Amino acid sequence: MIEVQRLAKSFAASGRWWQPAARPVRAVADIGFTAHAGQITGLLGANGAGKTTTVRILAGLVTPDSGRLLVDGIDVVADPRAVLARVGVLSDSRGLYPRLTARENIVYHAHLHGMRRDAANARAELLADRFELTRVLDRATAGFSQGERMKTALARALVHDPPNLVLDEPTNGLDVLATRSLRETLRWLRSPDGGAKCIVVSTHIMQEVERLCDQVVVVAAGCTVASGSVDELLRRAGQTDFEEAFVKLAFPHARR
Ligand SMILES: Nc1ncnc2c1ncn2[C@@H]1O[C@H](COP(=O)(O)OP(=O)(O)OP(=O)(O)O)[C@@H](O)[C@H]1O
Repeated sequence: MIEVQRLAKSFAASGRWWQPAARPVRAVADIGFTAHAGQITGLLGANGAGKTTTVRILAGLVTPDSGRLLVDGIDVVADPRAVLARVGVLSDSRGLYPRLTARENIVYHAHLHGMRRDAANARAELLADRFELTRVLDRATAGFSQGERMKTALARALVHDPPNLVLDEPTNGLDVLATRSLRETLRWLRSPDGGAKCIVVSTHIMQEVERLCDQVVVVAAGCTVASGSVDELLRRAGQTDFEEAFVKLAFPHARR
């Protein structure tokens, strides 16, 4: 379970050296939600809403200015290593080492989590089999397609079998078949057979949320503005179309 309470983060805005210092950028102002095990929670927001910053905080890559983040009851500030052991992260950039093979990328990550070589190799092969990666497991990732890159990054994120999984814009650059295959994989990971994982997905794609998410957290200008199931959000916005509901909830003053 991931609990986020009143999270805030600003960045120093850097301009040209001769210009007066600009005001800091408030990427996240007040984000809060609870994501449960065995559920897929969507962080839905427009460009610049603060999704990636929130995911980077969940991944331990960015320290929040204020607020609390608990993973399975453990505070990320009090025990960041224990939290990282319980979270797998798939970033938007994927972040694979191009000269390493898919196997080496996965096994290297396993070592960072303290896994022994034989256990890491066995896990890499199991995940490669599950994600249909076996054919390319021993190829350098440099020439990989977007789909192969995403699957390798997902296998790497899952190598230590974390109970929580955080994915930033996972379908970016994927074609329709790769997107469907990723959806299937996430549904399996949510199921008891796949470990009933707590999955958080950041996205700006409405159909993805409608098809996949049990719970949606609508984010606008760095704040949580609404949360609930797709049906609850439709009811709350008084709409039958989810895109209309999103615009109404995220931008209540926008002209439609
Ligand atoms: N390192 C940084 N330095 C300065 N500003 C930043 C930094 N990271 C994010 N921001 C700013 O914070 C705001 C939120 O950015 P963020 O990437 O979290 O949004 P997002 O919802 O993921 O957007 P997108 O869907 O376009 O990726 C933006 O205005 C962005 O310019």
